[in-house]
Amino acid sequence: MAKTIAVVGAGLMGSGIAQSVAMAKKSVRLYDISEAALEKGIALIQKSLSRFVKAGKLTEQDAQQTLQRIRTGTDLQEVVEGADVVIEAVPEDLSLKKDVFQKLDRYTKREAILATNTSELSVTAIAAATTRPDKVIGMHWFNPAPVMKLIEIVKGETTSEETVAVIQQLSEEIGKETVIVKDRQGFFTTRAIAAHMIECIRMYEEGVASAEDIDKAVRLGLNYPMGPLELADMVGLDTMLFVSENLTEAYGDRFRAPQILRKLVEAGHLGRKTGKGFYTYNE
Ligand SMILES: CCCCCCC[C@H](O)CC(=O)SCCNC(=O)CCNC(=O)[C@H](O)C(C)(C)COP(=O)([O-])OP(=O)([O-])OC[C@H]1O[C@@H](n2cnc3c(N)ncnc32)[C@H](O)[C@@H]1OP(=O)([O-])[O-]
Ligand SMILES: NC(=O)c1ccc[n+]([C@@H]2O[C@H](COP(=O)([O-])OP(=O)(O)OC[C@H]3O[C@@H](n4cnc5c(N)ncnc54)[C@H](O)[C@@H]3O)[C@@H](O)[C@H]2O)c1
Repeated sequence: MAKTIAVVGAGLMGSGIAQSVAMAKKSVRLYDISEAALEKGIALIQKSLSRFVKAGKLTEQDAQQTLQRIRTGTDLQEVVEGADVVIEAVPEDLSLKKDVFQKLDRYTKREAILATNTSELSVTAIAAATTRPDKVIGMHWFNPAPVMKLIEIVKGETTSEETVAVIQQLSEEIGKETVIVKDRQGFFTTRAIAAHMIECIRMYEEGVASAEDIDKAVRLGLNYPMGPLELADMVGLDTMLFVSENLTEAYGDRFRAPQILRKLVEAGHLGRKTGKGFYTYNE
């Protein structure tokens, strides 16, 4: 059984993953490259925990204990060395992920499992950067991680059945459902949602309807919980662009990023996390 979990990257997803694991009463070590990034991550966790408390799903004491189970640090080796499972959630860039996995391979015990939260990159290529490709796996979470019910488990070409079983059990202990998919660019869920979101952004760019009406149409007419533009702002437009570029390389033009997405990213408007994307936020 995986007891101690390390999470590498304390951004939108890493913070939510650390919180979800700590809510399941496991010890969590959380790494990021700076104290400032860690502080941001902890602030996101506090905000989310207080939503659970407000909704009566968690007591104030549970929330405090959850926070206490998360230890942060900026020394990667120190953070990951005792971990049974490491979950990586750094930006969606294959060379960065390979570099991080090479370090994780050096710093963790031999039996530790190394999981990536990549949205669509090759788990097999990330595994090949290590000396334990059988212990590398995709553990794809959904945003917001503490609320969404699914984990998409991605079995790389070299991932062992034992590794799949450990991650399946860990996901269950955290209270998530799982699906197991092949390691193909975009897996199942990212390829499916990207097709929808990119086409909706394209229609926004063509002026087919306003942002508000596109989101309203999808929420009320198609019964999705969120419209595609508000969801893109929640996911992060930088992540959207990385994903779109990688899917385009794999599958061609149907995933090509609309100009408006590229321009917003170039302007530093990355969605909710910067206060502006398709919409403006004052949070
Ligand atoms: C081109 C490339 C595209 C792909 C990009 C990459 C994709 C990526 O890899 C995968 C993804 O994530 S894909 C994206 C996948 N994600 C999606 O598709 C998300 C789609 N959206 C949704 O599912 C819903 O809108 C939400 C669940 C976000 C909010 O629910 P809502 O009904 O609209 O709003 P509500 O009434 O406010 O909240 C409801 C309840 O949830 C609670 N709560 C919320 N946030 C919380 C938090 N952070 N903490 C704690 N709690 C939180 C809240 O307290 C409330 O509890 P109550 O007890 O019922 O009062
Ligand atoms: N945003 C989403 O909705 C979503 C959902 C599922 C999966 N993902 C995937 O999760 C991963 C992270 O996405 P995010 O949205 O949390 O991004 P983010 O930009 O919010 O967070 C990334 C974090 O990684 C840190 N970081 C940068 N370089 C690092 C390094 N070398 N070592 C450790 N940390 C480093 C940054 O400081 C930042 O805190 C990506 O692979 C993304 O595709 C994102």
